[in-house]
Amino acid sequence: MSEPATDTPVGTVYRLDDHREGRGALVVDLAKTPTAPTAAPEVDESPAGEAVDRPDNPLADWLALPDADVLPAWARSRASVVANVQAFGRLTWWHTRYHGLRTPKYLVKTVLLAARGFFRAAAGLWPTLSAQDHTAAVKALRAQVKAKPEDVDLAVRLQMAHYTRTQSRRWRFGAAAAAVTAAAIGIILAPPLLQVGIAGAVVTPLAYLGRGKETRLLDQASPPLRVDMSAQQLNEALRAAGLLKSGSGKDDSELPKVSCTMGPVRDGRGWAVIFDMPRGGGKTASDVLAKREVIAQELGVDEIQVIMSRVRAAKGGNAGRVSMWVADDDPYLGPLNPSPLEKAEKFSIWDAVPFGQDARGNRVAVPVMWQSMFFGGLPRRGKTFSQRLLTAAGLLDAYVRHYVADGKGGADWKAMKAVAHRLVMGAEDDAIEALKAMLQELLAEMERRFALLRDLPTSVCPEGKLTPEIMVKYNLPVIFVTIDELQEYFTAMEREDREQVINDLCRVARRGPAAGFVSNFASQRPDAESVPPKLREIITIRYSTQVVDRTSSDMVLGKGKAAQGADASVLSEDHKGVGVLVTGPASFVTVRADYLDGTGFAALCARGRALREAAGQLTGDAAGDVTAAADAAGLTVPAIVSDVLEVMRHAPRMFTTDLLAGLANLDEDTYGDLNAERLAADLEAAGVKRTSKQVKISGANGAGYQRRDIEAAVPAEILLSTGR
Ligand SMILES: Nc1ncnc2c1ncn2[C@@H]1O[C@H](COP(=O)(O)OP(=O)(O)OP(=O)(O)O)[C@@H](O)[C@H]1O
Repeated sequence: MSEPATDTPVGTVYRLDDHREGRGALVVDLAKTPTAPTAAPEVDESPAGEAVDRPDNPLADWLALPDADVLPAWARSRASVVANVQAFGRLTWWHTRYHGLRTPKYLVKTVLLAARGFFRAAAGLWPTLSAQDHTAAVKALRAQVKAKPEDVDLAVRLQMAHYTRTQSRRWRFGAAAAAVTAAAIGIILAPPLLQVGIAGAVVTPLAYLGRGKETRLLDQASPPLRVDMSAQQLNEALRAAGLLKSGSGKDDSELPKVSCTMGPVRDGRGWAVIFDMPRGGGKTASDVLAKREVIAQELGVDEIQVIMSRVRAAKGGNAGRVSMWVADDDPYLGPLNPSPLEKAEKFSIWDAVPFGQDARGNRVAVPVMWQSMFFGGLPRRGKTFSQRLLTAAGLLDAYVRHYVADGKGGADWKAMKAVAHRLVMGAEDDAIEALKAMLQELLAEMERRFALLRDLPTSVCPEGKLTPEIMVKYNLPVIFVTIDELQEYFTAMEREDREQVINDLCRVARRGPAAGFVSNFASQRPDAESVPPKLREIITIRYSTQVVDRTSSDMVLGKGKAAQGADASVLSEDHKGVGVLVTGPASFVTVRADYLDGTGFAALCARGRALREAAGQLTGDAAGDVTAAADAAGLTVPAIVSDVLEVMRHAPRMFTTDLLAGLANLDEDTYGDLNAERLAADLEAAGVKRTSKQVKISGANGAGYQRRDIEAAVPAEILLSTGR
């Protein structure tokens, strides 16, 4: 079921009807693979007279096999049978407790009804007991005697009739009294169990007799949704949401209802149902998806628990068919999912990258080749962690060349220095220059590649695109461009620079894929400045962690997405690493991303460096980075030296004040209170010899450091290995 207004990601087997098949991985299939050519229609060689479906066969309709599952939805897999039997058990137990608690109330109610029944029975029997059949005769004779008092015969007949009535009454009352007394004695003398039986046998028909038109002996039990879900609840919720017509005063049976083609049945940790909106109501499946919040409220759950999607024609659906799964509780909380990449030795970037899992535990993998990605959301919700998963996959493929820029220049991407061909940290002036230079380098490489691909024969390059073979043969590794905290660059730049950078990013994202460029961008603030719509619209995969409202969600995921149900504002602060993944115009799914922390990521970077060294693919900044080389060689460079080099990555000289600010940004805990004197002392203790204490930058003189002085403190063998 595709998530929320969710439309199932293109090509995804969204497992709303997982009970049919075993659960499997869900690959967000962005590159629509051409469908296999359809086989030529088979010629029916069987004798024409035997074909049951021949049009002239009068029994054709009758003999036609219905195209429906033989087994009911709940019985189609072992897991489903178990889940549904358990659900039935839970429901029975719930009813037992519910009605058990109310038994005293039911008993009192029964006795009261029985009392009313007794009076009704007595009133009904009264004409018989009081021998009213004889009263009429007595009355008639009395009238005649009154008219003819002298008629002795009449007087005698009246006397006789009166006598007969009195006798009759005596007999009838006597018999009734005897029956009641006998029953009472019987009850008193009978063993206790029989007493209960007799009392039941007496009270039950009396209570039945005493019931009124609206009388209900048992309370109406409505179990919570996690115990039971019925089609009636669904209809009521849809009616309340204005998706089904309601008619005041009309009987329930006269109102239009959805027709459930499956369920509700128990499926995993929730209820699954597939239903069709009734024709004539003018409401579509998309209308249902857009009302997720109201439906959830009517069902008494949080909208995060309601996972809906359309069922498209390819899966036997239509414009009114909705697949819905209502989870028992928040499906995106619980233990972390460790990333499978953490244990992987290698990975081919041409394969879909394991990314996370959806509400029902289906694995979600994202193919990144030919794609561009954008991550957005509020701070501290797991945006960078999720974005890093895709870059991390590229670490394990030696034929991926990483270009990385982190506008905050913090610890998140620091480990990439071991691998990245270019690594830009921070958004200070020198870093902005480095970013601009990186983009120029990327654009030049892109044009070089296009020229090269154009010249290749069609037999080698049939689609004008990079292939795994061309990649190796012509040494054209996939280029992975990761930029985090884009907003830092945009806010730090002048308008003209910003326009230029946005245009360059657009070119990389739009034209780059064919040349083997994968863009992976992230920004924090969901406003037009931080997420330029022009760039966002080019991006093919968007992921948003929690944002404050639907407008912000649309800023990241695309205009109108929230109305379709792809709304990251329904997520809460607890949803770390959970986001809405939009993979196409009508495809999205809410995913809980796998967890890969900084240590795990650093280990992958180290593995990536070793892989590249072995494949001769360690290039650019990573090849010349002394601290990364020292790490790889198992040598320790004093932390202060390595961190100062990190901060001075883009600058041959730096004023002490800027250096202190950069160090604090890199590691607030360690360097937050550092001052110029202590910095100088620490560096001196680490072996740094300053050739001068003053530096000149852009014509201004001031206290500062030269990078080459710091590098000189690194062990000689490392400097040698990096070619210095
Ligand atoms: N997939 C995940 N599963 C569980 N927890 C996660 C996941 N991803 C991130 N987290 C938690 O969320 C915290 C914040 O993550 P992250 O640094 O990626 O946030 P962010 O949105 O990038 O924040 P900022 O914009 O401030 O950099 C992490 O420290 C981690 O504890």
